[in-house]
Amino acid sequence: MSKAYVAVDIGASSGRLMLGTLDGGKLQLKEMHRFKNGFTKENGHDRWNIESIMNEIFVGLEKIKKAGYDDVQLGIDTWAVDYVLVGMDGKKVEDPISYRDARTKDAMEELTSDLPKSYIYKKTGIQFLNFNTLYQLYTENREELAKTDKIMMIPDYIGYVLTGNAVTEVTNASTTQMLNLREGLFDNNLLDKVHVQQDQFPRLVESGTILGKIRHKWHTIYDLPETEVITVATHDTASAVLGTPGEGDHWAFLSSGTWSLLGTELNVPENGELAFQGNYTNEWGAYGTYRFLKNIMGLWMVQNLKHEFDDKYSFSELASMAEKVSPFEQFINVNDDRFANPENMTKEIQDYCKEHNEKVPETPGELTMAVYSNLALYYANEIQELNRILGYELDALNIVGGGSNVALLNQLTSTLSNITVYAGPGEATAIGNLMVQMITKNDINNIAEGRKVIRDSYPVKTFKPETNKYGNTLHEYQDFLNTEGRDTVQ
Ligand SMILES: Nc1ncnc2c1ncn2[C@@H]1O[C@H](COP(=O)(O)OP(=O)(O)OP(=O)(O)O)[C@@H](O)[C@H]1O
Ligand SMILES: C[C@H](O)[C@H](O)[C@@H](O)C(=O)CO
Ligand SMILES: [Mg+2]
Repeated sequence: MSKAYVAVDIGASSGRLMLGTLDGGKLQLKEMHRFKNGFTKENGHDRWNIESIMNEIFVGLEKIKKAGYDDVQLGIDTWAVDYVLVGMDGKKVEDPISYRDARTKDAMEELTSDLPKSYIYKKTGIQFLNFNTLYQLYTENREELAKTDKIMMIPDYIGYVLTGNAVTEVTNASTTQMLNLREGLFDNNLLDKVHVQQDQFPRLVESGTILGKIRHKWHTIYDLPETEVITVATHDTASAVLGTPGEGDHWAFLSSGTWSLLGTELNVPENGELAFQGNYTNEWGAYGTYRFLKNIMGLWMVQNLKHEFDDKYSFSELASMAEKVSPFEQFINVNDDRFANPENMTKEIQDYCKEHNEKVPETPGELTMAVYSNLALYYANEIQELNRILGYELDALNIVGGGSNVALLNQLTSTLSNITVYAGPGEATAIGNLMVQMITKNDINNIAEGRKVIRDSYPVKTFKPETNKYGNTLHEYQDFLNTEGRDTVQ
């Protein structure tokens, strides 16, 4: 069998093991296993079931072995900011708490009451999200934390369980808002603030580091292929950016999934005053790049609506229903914290509209279109913000991830932003994960060559702005956002 690579890509809503092989300069991708992900209430907090995730990974690897692949490379990427506390016995202390848990509700304001946001931003260049690792650690019990041997980010913990080796990979480490941009290390003042020692994080490594082979003990329990784990760009968005074809000279990306991560790839960080006021982030990318982006609420809102409709409709059916509804029937600030983890998203959206004297969406199509059209407006507003902060015009938007399947959203975004949208690949995250593995094993020379492979393997769908459509809607929305209080740093 040709050399096979496996991307373990675990998002907040679903995980998958994707098999990748190179064949004549083209990437062949095969989904070998997919599973649902999500958090549940356990011991008073919203937690991820990390043991269930580990089991799904082993099940996926057994399927790969059964398919005839007995010697593979493997890379792991997951959502950001969350971590596992590992005790002196080398075992997890508890199931990891989700970033959507209510425990950090006031933590950021408390921590920054005597450590100014401007100081933290200058040091880290990271956006202020109240669930960043810095604020999560701030809420931890100090005595418990003092008894913790290691704090491992989720993908690093998975690699540790598989191989016994622990590292902290920098793309995900940067999302903690504790990594010092200039020093390239965890910032001592920020560590002190949350009573964590430098050595409580495993050593920092760049993506492309060989982590090691899966431990023998797992081969005695599961029928696994011989597997070497490579530490890829372990923050899923970092992998998504690497899996972006990069159409356009000054291209932007929109990693569209549970979150909408809108930004551009820079070679030097941009943590000046405009970026700070705009609450933009400099998450570290692979190969010395920076992901200058903003978190936008994303299709999390549609995921909740789908569940609240008892999963009667698929995502594509909801998109088709939305097609039958006029856009922009109501303005919603999709980045309002109230949508971060509401009891019921349908009610939250309807209450918001009642409170703001906006038309109340009722049907699944109306609710889905309300989310899509306000996401598109928010994207368009932020693309203008990006142009202003960067001082040049972005000329193309590469939309990747599950959301790139939504033609309606792609078209609304193109027209409102007056920018050409290149949609796909939907599995850009897994593809970016595979790219780092293939570069590390010298099957691909560098990411520029990797993006050519992606363009040759996954033709994108192009959406051009429709002229003279929706008139002044974006300006009216921006006025609305101004009255609402934009997502800026106070
Ligand atoms: N065919 C489709 N039609 C409409 N929407 C779709 C379709 N496929 C995916 N989606 C949207 O994409 C979202 C999932 O995107 P994606 O698979 O990138 O997320 P994920 O990787 O599971 O999670 P994360 O964003 O945390 O990585 C779904 O919530 C849904 O809204
Ligand atoms: C919590 C983070 O902002 C989130 O994980 C985001 O970075 C992301 O990667 C979504 O897939
Ligand atoms: Mg994903």
